[in-house]
Amino acid sequence: MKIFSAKQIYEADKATIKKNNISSDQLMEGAAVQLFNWLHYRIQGAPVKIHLFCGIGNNGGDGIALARHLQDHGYNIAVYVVNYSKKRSDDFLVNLDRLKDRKIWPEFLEENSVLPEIGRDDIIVDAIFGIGLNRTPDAWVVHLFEHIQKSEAFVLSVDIPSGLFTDRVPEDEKAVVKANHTLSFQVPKLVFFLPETGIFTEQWEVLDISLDPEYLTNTETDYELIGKNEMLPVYIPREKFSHKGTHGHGLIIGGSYGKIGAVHLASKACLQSGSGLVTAYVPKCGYIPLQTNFPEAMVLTDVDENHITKIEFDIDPTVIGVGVGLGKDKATVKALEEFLGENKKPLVIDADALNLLSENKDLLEKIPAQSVLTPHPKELERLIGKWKDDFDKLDTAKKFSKQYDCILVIKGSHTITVYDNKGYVNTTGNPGMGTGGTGDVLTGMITGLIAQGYNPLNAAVFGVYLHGRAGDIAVEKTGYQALTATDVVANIGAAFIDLFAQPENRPEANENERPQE
Ligand SMILES: NC(=O)C1=CN([C@@H]2O[C@H](COP(=O)(O)OP(=O)(O)OC[C@H]3O[C@@H](n4cnc5c(N)ncnc54)[C@H](O)[C@@H]3O)[C@@H](O)[C@H]2O)[C@@H](O)CC1
Ligand SMILES: [K+]
Repeated sequence: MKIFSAKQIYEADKATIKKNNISSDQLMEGAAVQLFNWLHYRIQGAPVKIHLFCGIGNNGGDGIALARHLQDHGYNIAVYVVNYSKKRSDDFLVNLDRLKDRKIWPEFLEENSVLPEIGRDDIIVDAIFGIGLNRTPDAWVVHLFEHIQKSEAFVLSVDIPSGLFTDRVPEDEKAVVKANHTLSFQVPKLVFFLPETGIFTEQWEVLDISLDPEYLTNTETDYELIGKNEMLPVYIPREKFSHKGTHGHGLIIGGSYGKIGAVHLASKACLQSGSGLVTAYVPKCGYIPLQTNFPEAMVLTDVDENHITKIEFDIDPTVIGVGVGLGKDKATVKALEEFLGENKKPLVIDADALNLLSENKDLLEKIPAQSVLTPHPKELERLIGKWKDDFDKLDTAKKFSKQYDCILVIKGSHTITVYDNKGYVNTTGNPGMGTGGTGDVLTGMITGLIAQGYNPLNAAVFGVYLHGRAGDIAVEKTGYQALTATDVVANIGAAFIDLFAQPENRPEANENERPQE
């Protein structure tokens, strides 16, 4: 699913209005009907009090139009206009009149207004600011946000939590409404997925408001949300007459005394992701554990017992995953430096190998084009330098990726893979995966995918998706606390199978119908 910028969403609105020959008011009405259906389906006419806080722009217009539908269906509502500006939008005014026609008089909130009482079992609809926010809200509006927060009532934000910008991080956390649920029109917003801005909504959902499909299809976006639908076309089916020789050979280089497990996890993940063969290149101390516990792997050893000191092999791998469990021994760093300076094979680079690149940027010029780098936040900082905020991080990462022609996998709650000016935002994975070894598994999986013929970008994006999905399937049995990297490896197969599973029959499938009169 594409992630559009605010500018593009406004363009999509315009394109829809023009093409369907409708008014902007009709578009707003369609959006309000979707909002109503969503709420009505869930609360089913219950007499719960619904407080609608509406701004004076189109986000407020959505809230006012929703209030009318709620009133028509007998809901217990209170409507407030948050009067933060004199510049009311036309569609807001049209809807305000329609409300007044029904004899509903909203309460106008100004700087010194007494704020309404809100019970903790009430529902709040936050339609104060939408994507049109262009500066931090005034202090009294922020005070209202805090009042909403203190009530502990359920907060449903329309389109975006009010106070959240679409393209920068808010200066003050208090100047943003914290939503329990956000109903985003047509498309998700990038801010839902970044650590500094994703915290303002617990859940988000897209409401289809029938924006022009042609505009949505033909417009390129800087970011894409990656789920099953995006990954199915990437999947390469197995051919009947293929064999281990055609599925590639992944080589995993890594390990040091006490960290052989990292290589075990990565090479097993490489094989389970579909590589025809896997070889592990480890110090001598890794030989027996690997051969004993992982018979499918071939093992090559360094001359040294405990560390890698020279990277030399006489096999011809398709791709090399390097760095897991490597350590920082001087001899290892030197061996790695020599290896990276000479190697021509496609690379997946992780952990200590990334740190070496950070300290020795010349080597970055030497790695093959489209090498995949998989840093966690600290490793990323060492690699690309400090960033001001999440948006700056993405911009800096894009520049870095361009400068060195490499694919950057920025690991996090929503891992974002960056390449060629574009970001691919992952949707799978869970907090149980924040445990030792899951990063090694990811390195192995991406290596395994490249081995069997995925191009490095597809391998990175697909690998991240499958890795998270394997973790999601595993956590259903283990729970968050007990999940281990081994469980993730064990469920890679299930993650592949899940790609082709039919979606469950959810009753919500009908939720987008028009309201019953
Ligand atoms: N245009 C359309 O056809 C549709 C728009 N929709 C809604 O329209 C919203 C965007 O509406 P708007 O562009 O009117 O903008 P908003 O409703 O987000 O903001 C209202 C206006 O307030 C002003 N403003 C911004 N920051 C301010 C601040 N800190 N203090 C005081 N005033 C400030 C701006 O001039 C802005 O236009 C979307 O988020 C969505 O909810 C939906 O109705 C779907 C259709
Ligand atoms: K809002």
